[in-house]
Amino acid sequence: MIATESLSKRYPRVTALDRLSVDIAPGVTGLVGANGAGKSTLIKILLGLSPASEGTAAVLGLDVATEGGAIRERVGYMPEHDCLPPDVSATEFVVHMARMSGLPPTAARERTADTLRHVGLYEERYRPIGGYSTGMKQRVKLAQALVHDPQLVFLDEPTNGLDPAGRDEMLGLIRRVHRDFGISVLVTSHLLGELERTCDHVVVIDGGKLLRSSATDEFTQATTSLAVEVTDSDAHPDGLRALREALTAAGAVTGPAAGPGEGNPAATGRLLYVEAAGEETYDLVRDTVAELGLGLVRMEQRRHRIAEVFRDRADDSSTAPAPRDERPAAPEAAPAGAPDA
Ligand SMILES: Nc1ncnc2c1ncn2[C@@H]1O[C@H](COP(=O)(O)OP(=O)(O)OP(=O)(O)O)[C@@H](O)[C@H]1O
Repeated sequence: MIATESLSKRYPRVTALDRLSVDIAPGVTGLVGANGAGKSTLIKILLGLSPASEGTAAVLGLDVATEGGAIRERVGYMPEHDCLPPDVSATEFVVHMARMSGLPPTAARERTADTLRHVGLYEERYRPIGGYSTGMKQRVKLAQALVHDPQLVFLDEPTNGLDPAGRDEMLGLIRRVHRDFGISVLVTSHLLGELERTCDHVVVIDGGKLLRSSATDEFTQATTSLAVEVTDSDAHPDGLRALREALTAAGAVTGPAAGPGEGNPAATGRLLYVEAAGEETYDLVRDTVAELGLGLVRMEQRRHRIAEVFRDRADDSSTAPAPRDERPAAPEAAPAGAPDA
C-alpha cells in the first residue's frame, strides 16, 4: 500500500528523513517517533506535497514524484495543526472539502452528513467551528479526511491536545474507520501506548531513520511471566502478599507486585508476576490460591509492552531517545536511565 526506498529529505540545517526504506500493508499502521523524528515530513512526501531529496516512494502503486494529484484523490489527510476556518460551520466546511474532492453537490451534502455523524458531531455541526472544543475540531479534521471515501487516510497526531477520555474516543473512531469502511490508516503519534492498542502494525522512526517495522504482536510477544491477580480474604487482608510469600516458600520465583493503576484492564487491581517454569507453575498458583482461601481473578501470560522494547534498546546501547510511553511504568519495568515515561 505504501513503499519507500532509500527515501531522504534534507533541509538546509537538518536531515528530516535519512534513507528510509519501508513497506506498509493495508490495515491500521502506527508511525511512531519522538517530536522531530520526521513523521510529518514523510506524510507530506507521500502525499506528493513535498519533493524528496533522494530515493523513491509509491502510495497505492502511484509514484509520489509524478502522481501526487492521483494520490490525493484516493488518500485522505488529517493535518497535525489547527487549520480550520473559525467562521464557518462543520457542515459548510466539510461540504466544501467534499466539493473540492470532486463530489457533486448532492453527494457532497449526503456524504458530509454521514461522515459527521460517524465522527460523533450532531447538533453542533451547524455552529461556527471557532466555538468548538479541541476534541470537536479534531473530529472535523477527521471528517474532512474521510468525506471523499478514500482508500487510505493519513492521520497526523490525531490525539494531540485531547484529554485521556478524548484520546480513547479518537482511537476508537480510528479503529472503526478501518473496521466499518475498510479504509486503511496510517496514524502518527509520539505516544507508544496508544499505538499498541490501536494498530496492527507499528513503524518506528527516529532522526529520520527506520528503527523498526513490525506487527504489533511481535512487539508485544508473550514473556515467560504469569500475571496473577487475586482477591483478599478476611484471613488474608493483603491476599497478594500472602500469595507471594507462599509461592516463594514453595520455590516459585515471583516478581514485585505492580501498584494500582499499572495500566492494566483492572486499573485498580494489583498484580503479582510469577516466573513460569512450565505447566506445573499454573497448577502451583491455582492450588496455592485455593489453600489460602483467596479468589483467583486472573492468571495470564504477561506480554511485553512496546515501551519495554525501547527501554531494552536504550539500556543495551546509546540509541537515540525512543518515543514516549504515556502510561506509568510498572516498577519492575523501569530501570534507571529509561526514557521518559
Ligand atoms: N520546512 C522545513 N524546513 C526546515 N526544517 C524542517 C521543515 N519541516 C520540518 N523540518 C525539520 O525536520 C525535522 C523533522 O520534522 P517533522 O515535522 O517531520 O517531525 P515530526 O516527527 O512530524 O515531529 P512533530 O510531531 O513535532 O511535527 C525536524 O527537525 C524539523 O525541524
